[in-house]
Amino acid sequence: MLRNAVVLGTGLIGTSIALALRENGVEVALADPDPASLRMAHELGAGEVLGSGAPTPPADVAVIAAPPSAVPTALREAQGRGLAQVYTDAASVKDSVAVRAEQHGCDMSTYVPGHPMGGREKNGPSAARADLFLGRPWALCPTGKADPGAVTTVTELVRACGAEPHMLTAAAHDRAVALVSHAPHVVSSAVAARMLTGEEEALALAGQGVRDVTRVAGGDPELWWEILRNNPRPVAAVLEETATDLARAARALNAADPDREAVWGVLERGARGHERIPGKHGVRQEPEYAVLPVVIPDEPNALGRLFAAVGEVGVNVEDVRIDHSPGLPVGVAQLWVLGTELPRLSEALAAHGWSVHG
Ligand SMILES: NC(=O)C1=CN([C@@H]2O[C@H](COP(=O)(O)OP(=O)(O)OC[C@H]3O[C@@H](n4cnc5c(N)ncnc54)[C@H](O)[C@@H]3O)[C@@H](O)[C@H]2O)C=CC1
Ligand SMILES: O=C(O)C(=O)Cc1ccc(O)cc1
Repeated sequence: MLRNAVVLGTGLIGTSIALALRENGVEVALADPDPASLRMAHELGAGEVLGSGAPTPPADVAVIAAPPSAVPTALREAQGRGLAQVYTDAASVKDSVAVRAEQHGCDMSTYVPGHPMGGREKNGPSAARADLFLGRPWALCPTGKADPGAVTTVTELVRACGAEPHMLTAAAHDRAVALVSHAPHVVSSAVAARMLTGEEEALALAGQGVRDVTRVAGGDPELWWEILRNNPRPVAAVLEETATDLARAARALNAADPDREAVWGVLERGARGHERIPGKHGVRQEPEYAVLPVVIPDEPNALGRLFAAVGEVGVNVEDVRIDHSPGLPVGVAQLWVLGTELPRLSEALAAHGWSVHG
């Protein structure tokens, strides 16, 4: 059983790991070169600031959740300070990070490269969630030099975050994520980039489909450039094959008599490819959230009154979005709550006079 951990890098991933570990009773110490990120992670309950208490013996495990290029130096420094007995990282690319770690003189016997396959298109600790990795795969790519005990400890860390460990080599990992994460990100960005050319009235018709296809394009371009430049060939191979499909479909549609087979082939293979993606048949154990829209009058402290009413009911609001058209006397607050809690909250708010729509 893990007793304590150090998390270096308190952005989206580091803070989410820390929150998940804390929920499992693991003591967590946090560090980040950005004081604002560190303070927010601490205030969110992700752990104590590293070095703020009495000196402690090495933790069971340290997780480096920094951008890929920062991992080798951060690992060498952490090992030099003896922060933990075992080390892992969360970088989205594995081969180049592990190779550079070895070149930097890191101790490869205590280091098990890792990559949680849960994330969001927002970065920083404010987007962190304790359940980000629930039921998700988490790649572990131990090099031949890793101690078996280190692999066991990092496997425990993955399970403590509610994720499923998948063992594979760093090279196999990089090819796999080129297909299921890195190339899809670029394709999503390319589709989203088209929106820059659309008129306002075209964008006003956007439905859920285009939102689904472009969601990940909202990710941090700086981080994604780092990811892509560290996995260039495997990503390029997938992008070239995708581009061939797109070019074939465009050519066929441009023909005087559009070629059904050429277009249909992409659609039909797409439908079969979609079926092969695991998790869409209920494998994911992520809690089911439901959205409760509540109409809020445009007047001082309307939101304050709404949240006070929600607080009295005792339902935890997981997320909130406020849609408000300037000039309209009302707006809509969308409250994300556990699906099982929705009827109770809806009834109680309606009884308090709120206009609920769920
Ligand atoms: N964003 C996502 O959805 C996912 C990201 N990852 C990987 O996780 C890592 C972290 O990404 P995010 O949390 O999304 O980024 P983020 O931008 O939210 O957080 C990164 C944090 O690392 C800190 N940092 C920079 N240099 C550092 C150093 N030398 N030592 C310690 N901390 C340092 C930054 O100040 C920042 O707070 C990256 O390697 C990324 O590839 C993995 C899975 C999903
Ligand atoms: O937003 C999502 O759904 C993701 O899948 C995010 C993600 C981004 C980067 C990774 O290395 C892994 C996962």
